[in-house]
Amino acid sequence: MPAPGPLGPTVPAPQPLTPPVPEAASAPAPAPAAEPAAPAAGPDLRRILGGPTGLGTSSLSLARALTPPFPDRVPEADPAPLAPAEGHVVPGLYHHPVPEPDPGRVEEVSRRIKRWAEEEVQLYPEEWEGQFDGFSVGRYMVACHPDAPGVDHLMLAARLMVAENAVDDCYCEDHGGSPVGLGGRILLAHTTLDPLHTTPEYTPAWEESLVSDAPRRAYRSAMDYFVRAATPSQTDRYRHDMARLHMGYLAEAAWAETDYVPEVWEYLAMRQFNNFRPCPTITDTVGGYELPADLHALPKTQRAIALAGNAATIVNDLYSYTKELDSPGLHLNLPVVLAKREQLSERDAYLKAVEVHNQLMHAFESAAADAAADCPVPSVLRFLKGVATWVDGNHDWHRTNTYRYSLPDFW
Ligand SMILES: CC(C)=CCC/C(C)=C(\C)COP(=O)(O)OP(=O)(O)O
Ligand SMILES: [Mg+2]
Repeated sequence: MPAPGPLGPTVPAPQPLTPPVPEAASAPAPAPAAEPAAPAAGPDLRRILGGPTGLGTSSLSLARALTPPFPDRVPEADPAPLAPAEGHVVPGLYHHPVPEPDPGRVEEVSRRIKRWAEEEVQLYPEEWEGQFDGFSVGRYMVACHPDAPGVDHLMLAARLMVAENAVDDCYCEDHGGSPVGLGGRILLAHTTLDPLHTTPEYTPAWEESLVSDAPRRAYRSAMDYFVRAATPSQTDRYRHDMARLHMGYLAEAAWAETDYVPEVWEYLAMRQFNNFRPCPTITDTVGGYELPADLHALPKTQRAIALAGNAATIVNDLYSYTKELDSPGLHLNLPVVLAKREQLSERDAYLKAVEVHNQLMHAFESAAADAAADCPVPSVLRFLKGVATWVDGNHDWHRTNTYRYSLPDFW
């Protein structure tokens, strides 16, 4: 039962990060799940399908280059394998398949995140339950964080992921969102993460606002849990990444209000902020260790993080392309911007977006290898490996989430 707290009745009691589910003895890492064959690629795709070429490019796969000083996999709660998930890889997309996520963990995270959403933050009306289930956040987080010590750690990531999507859907997009007035709404929601420090006269009104809508209840609660598990510098890192994200939402909204179609580089700049970055950068908190702030701040670490976030976010543009074509108005994504700004057919623009993604992935892998070589301390190596694993898990979630995404008919 959540304990009443200083900010209202839904503040959960402090939770020690000890898993409530028993975890069985260590099991060997399963082989990556077989991916259903993608549709055959036409001649236009040969260059993309070729992958990285040239002297030394075989070492660019960070997934293979970094052998971490810790196990890749954690013990399984239930050895029964899940049926391999469905979904096609975008033809020509440079990616790394991931092992099938631990089914025991997926089930437990799915159960607990639904209870949190419904009972602790009253996230959605009954009619949105199917969409919540279809989002498959349990599978997503378990695939992205295989080194989490237990389910409590996975829940830190799962709550934030759900809250981030609730704010995006309800403030910005198709669940009541709008670009009009977004700046004010987002700033006030941001105070759930970065609290207002003000005079006693004005504090109660702010406190009431924190529970006044579902996105704010979700942000506030998810952040409460996170703050209790993270160090102050990890918390500050997360706040900074969320401020970046919110700035990206505002640029996207400003362009939507004036029907401005950005140049391709401008779009890529906006998407570097309206980006998955806050998810991979908590990999150390979810893994139960800390990348020290001064090592996180190193320019080479920062470059690797930015490229990882950008590659992961363009993956979203590719897999959500048909969903976004069907949404009202012009929804910007990389293929749409390329088509408009470079006068390409829809198909050629999509194929070029695949190529941009692949270049970002290769740039990430070489930036991460560079950062690792420059500062080969265990926390840096583990963090970079965690970011790379998150990128791979994110791709796998997009590929397998056929409830949410489908590929265009270009091949
Ligand atoms: C989880 C997180 C930090 C999300 C913030 C931004 C976001 C929702 C994305 C990067 C995903 O992009 P998009 O808004 O296009 O999502 P869908 O295509 O609707 O799944
Ligand atoms: Mg999208």
